[in-house]
Amino acid sequence: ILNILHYPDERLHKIAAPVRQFDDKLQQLIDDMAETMYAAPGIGLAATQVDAHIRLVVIDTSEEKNALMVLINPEIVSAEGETTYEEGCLSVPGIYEEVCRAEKVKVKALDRNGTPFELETDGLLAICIQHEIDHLNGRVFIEKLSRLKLNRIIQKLKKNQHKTM
Ligand SMILES: O=C(O)C[C@@H](Cc1ccccc1)[C@H](O)SCc1ccccc1
Ligand SMILES: [Zn+2]
Repeated sequence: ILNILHYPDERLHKIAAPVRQFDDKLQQLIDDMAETMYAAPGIGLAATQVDAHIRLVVIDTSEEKNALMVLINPEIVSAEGETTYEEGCLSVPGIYEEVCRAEKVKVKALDRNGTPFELETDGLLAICIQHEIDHLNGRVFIEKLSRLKLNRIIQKLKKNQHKTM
């Protein structure tokens, strides 16, 4: 199980670098991230959140938790529509806020063997993919909110810091 960085940790703002080497180290990180995500529990996890600044995301929105998706160097090639969802984030425990995102996305990525694939989706999976790619670009969902809301959240997080979340 890997340690998940908690906001406001400056490392959450680092921009992740493209993956170039498909070696055993990468495979181990993918397995460790999947284990960490399932244990959280969560439906997505970006490498940035475990202080590994490479463009790698794991996602599993299945009910049975047996459909792990690995997206390496993911790119949104097209997006359409608008949808809002009350999002949470494993790096911002206990905070849930309405966020507006594209409803449908077409994503290009490499799988864990480096094979390119394309995915067109909507619903929770589309929201999760956008949320995770934001992490790779150093963006945390609460920073999309107004300054007033963000400041209130930071105060709340500071108060909760002593409590084991
Ligand atoms: O921090 C993360 O990236 C994990 C996020 C992924 C996510 C956030 C908002 C909407 C969709 C996905 C979540 O904390 S995983 C927890 C969760 C579980 C079910 C539905 C929404 C969030
Ligand atoms: Zn998150």
